[in-house]
Amino acid sequence: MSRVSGPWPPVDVEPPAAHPKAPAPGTDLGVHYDECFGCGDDVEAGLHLRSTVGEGNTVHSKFTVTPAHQGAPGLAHGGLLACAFDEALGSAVGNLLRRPAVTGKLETDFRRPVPVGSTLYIEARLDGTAGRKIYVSADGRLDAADGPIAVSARGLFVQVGFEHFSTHGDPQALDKLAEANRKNERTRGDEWEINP
Ligand SMILES: CCCCC/C=C\C/C=C\C/C=C\C/C=C\CCCC(=O)SCCNC(=O)CCNC(=O)[C@H](O)C(C)(C)COP(=O)(O)OP(=O)(O)OC[C@H]1O[C@@H](n2cnc3c(N)ncnc32)[C@H](O)[C@@H]1OP(=O)(O)O
Repeated sequence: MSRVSGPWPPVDVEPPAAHPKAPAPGTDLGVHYDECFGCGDDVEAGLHLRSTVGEGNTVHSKFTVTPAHQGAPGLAHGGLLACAFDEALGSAVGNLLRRPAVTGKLETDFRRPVPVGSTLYIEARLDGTAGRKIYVSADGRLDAADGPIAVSARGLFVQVGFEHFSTHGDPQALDKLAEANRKNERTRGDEWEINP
């Protein structure tokens, strides 16, 4: 079976246009939700991904593999690596485009084993948009920003209305998140993020 699964993006796209209020390159993006498995501080065994805006429609994320993330002894579980890429790609979509969106499709290419104790340096980039469809891709390098690529991913995010989260999720938790965002210096005024 070929490693390459067709052209990317798979459809004609518009070039990505960052939102005028997108955070500038160098901005530390912090945690988007304390209970998020990908980045939240309240999830002890979570991935604790940390992300910063890069140049040219990219987000740079770091994720250190701990014993809580093992599949085989001493090695990261592939599903958790996929989770790290979901988070990194979602962060690029949410922060650079500022459009509420969910993952529709996520493809991962595991090229090298990722040992416990190693850090993945993930660069996620916006590849283009087609209506509600947002195409993104990422590479994760081992232990340095210029290390060997261990995992690559590409994904389709689909823009949704805020009712997606209030209808299918936990409206009380959304209210709490809105309150926390109002108190956060960086996200204050970003009512779009969670308030329908
Ligand atoms: C998640 C937080 C975002 C909240 C925003 C707030 C703040 C943002 C700020 C920062 C965010 C920072 C970090 C974010 C971190 C992590 C992100 C994690 C994201 C996730 O982990 S999120 C959970 C997993 N995710 C789901 O839980 C989705 C379940 N699912 C659905 O809810 C529906 O399935 C939906 C909505 C996807 C589509 O449903 P729908 O009815 O609205 O639209 P429809 O089906 O018509 O699709 C429209 C067009 O997309 C094409 N399309 C759809 N799916 C496709 C596929 N798989 N392959 C190829 N094409 C596909 C169709 O073919 C059509 O294309 P066309 O228009 O050309 O016909």
